[in-house]
Amino acid sequence: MVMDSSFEACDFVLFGTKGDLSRRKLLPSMYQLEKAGLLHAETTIVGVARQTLSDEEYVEEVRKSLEEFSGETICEATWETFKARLSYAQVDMKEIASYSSLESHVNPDRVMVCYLATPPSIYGDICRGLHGCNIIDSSVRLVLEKPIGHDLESSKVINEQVAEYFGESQIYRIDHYLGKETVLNLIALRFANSIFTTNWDHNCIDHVQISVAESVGIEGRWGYFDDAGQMRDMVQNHLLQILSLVAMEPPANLDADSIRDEKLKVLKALRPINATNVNDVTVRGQYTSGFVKGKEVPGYLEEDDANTVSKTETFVAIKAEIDNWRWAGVPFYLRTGKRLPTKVSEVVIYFKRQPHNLFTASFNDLPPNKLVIRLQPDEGVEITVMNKVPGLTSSGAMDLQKSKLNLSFSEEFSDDRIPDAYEKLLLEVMLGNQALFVRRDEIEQAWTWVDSILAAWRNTNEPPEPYQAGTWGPVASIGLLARANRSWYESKVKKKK
Ligand SMILES: NC(=O)C1=CN([C@@H]2O[C@H](COP(=O)(O)OP(=O)(O)OC[C@H]3O[C@@H](n4cnc5c(N)ncnc54)[C@H](OP(=O)(O)O)[C@@H]3O)[C@@H](O)[C@H]2O)C=CC1
Ligand SMILES: O=C1O[C@H](COP(=O)(O)O)[C@@H](O)[C@H](O)[C@H]1O
Repeated sequence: MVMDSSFEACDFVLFGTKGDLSRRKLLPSMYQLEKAGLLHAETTIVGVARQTLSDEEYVEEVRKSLEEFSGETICEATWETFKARLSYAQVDMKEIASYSSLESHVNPDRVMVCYLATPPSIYGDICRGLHGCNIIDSSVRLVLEKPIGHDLESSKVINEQVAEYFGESQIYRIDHYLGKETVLNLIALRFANSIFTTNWDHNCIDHVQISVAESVGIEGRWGYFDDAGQMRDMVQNHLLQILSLVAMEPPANLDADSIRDEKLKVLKALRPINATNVNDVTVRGQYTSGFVKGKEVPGYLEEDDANTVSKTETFVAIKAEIDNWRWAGVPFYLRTGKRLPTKVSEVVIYFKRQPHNLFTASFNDLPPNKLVIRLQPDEGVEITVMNKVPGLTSSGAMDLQKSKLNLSFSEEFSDDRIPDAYEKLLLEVMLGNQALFVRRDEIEQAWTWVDSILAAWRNTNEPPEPYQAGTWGPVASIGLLARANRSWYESKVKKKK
């Protein structure tokens, strides 16, 4: 494989290497990059945690993580190269003095990537520790996991702590949805195809739906989730990032700041939701017991470690409006929830109806075109069009039928494995490209919009509406669209063969 000149060797330092994210996602993703020949020959991987561990023991642990989470049989040749990169440094991340153990693992003449897969509450300590052992210079890159804060104020505190030691050009804030192939494809779809570029506004589009449905519950993470809720866990980051990519103006180029500037403008144009309109444009739900994929599951308040009075939402639906020239009068309906019937994420663009019906069918029988962008699973793009049914009729009338133009990634690109989002993001950090990472002002703007909704919900003091696990959320979510004679797109999940 020929490496680009920007493909430098680095010391990749993984803080929190024994944690869930590192074991389940980050180490397997680094291994996949190794397998694909996308790690520079001299790149090293330094695992950091507070336990005492020899390098050999660490290598054993990494092997176990790969066996458990890579989803495939380990390729021994790849493993031999990969394991030679690994070493372990013991650091108590709250103790400045203990950071000196890192010094022998990193080379000051090379790029150092510090990935903080730890609770955000210790990001400030880690930055101070790195500074204390004199390891920070302009070539150090810092990767921060979500959530950056719990609201605008706390996110500012974390961002300030980090900004004391790192410039914005060194900071890579992860939103793993930005590493998903199909989310990236939104940019290609919109700006590489003139049929979409010229029809992408209020003149042609009636409304947009963005659904991110999960069939899982809270997976033993009560402590974290009950404090966050679906709004902070999914809307503040993933859904607003998808919305920004769908709605943004064409960036001048694909540079990080050109894209991020345009996304920020969309976030700034979101119409505020507050006590005056929250009941009209939002729905909150919390799942009760039910059946998901034929299996009986407990309600949110019956999950392990649950308290029985929680008002935390596990489902959110919002009618969002973007107050700018392009999107005037075009609602963006957002919907996300846990314990829905299936895991599916999609963006559906509903185009406007034809102004006049030439055909025999009544006006309502001539449905508008729809563009369905399937983010996951069964990744692909589908357009519904009206088509003449071939053949002769005694009346001479033209019979129409709704048909689909369907691009399925698995059929079109059948030889290509779709990489995990983290593989893409880790590669981009090592390449030094910030385009797929979220800038501080974007995060803070997203919090501003979300905080106002959360405050309005708190004000009402009403509990979220119950919905049975295995259904598409509270009935009110259907009402949110029905009031405007619309309905949610019915996801059809293709069964795996
Ligand atoms: N897990 C996931 O799927 C996702 C996680 N995230 C984010 O990623 C980050 C990590 O999450 P996750 O892996 O689940 O969390 P875990 O609790 O599983 O792991 C965190 C790691 O940080 C270590 N740590 C905490 N405090 C210290 C300290 N003072 N000194 C040394 N090590 C310390 C812990 O060490 P020890 O084992 O010794 O306690 C642990 O290994 C969080 O910010 C989370 O919000 C984001 C999206 C998804
Ligand atoms: O960030 C998060 O995302 C996952 C969903 O991610 P996906 O890639 O599986 O769609 C969600 O389950 C989790 O609660 C949230 O923290």
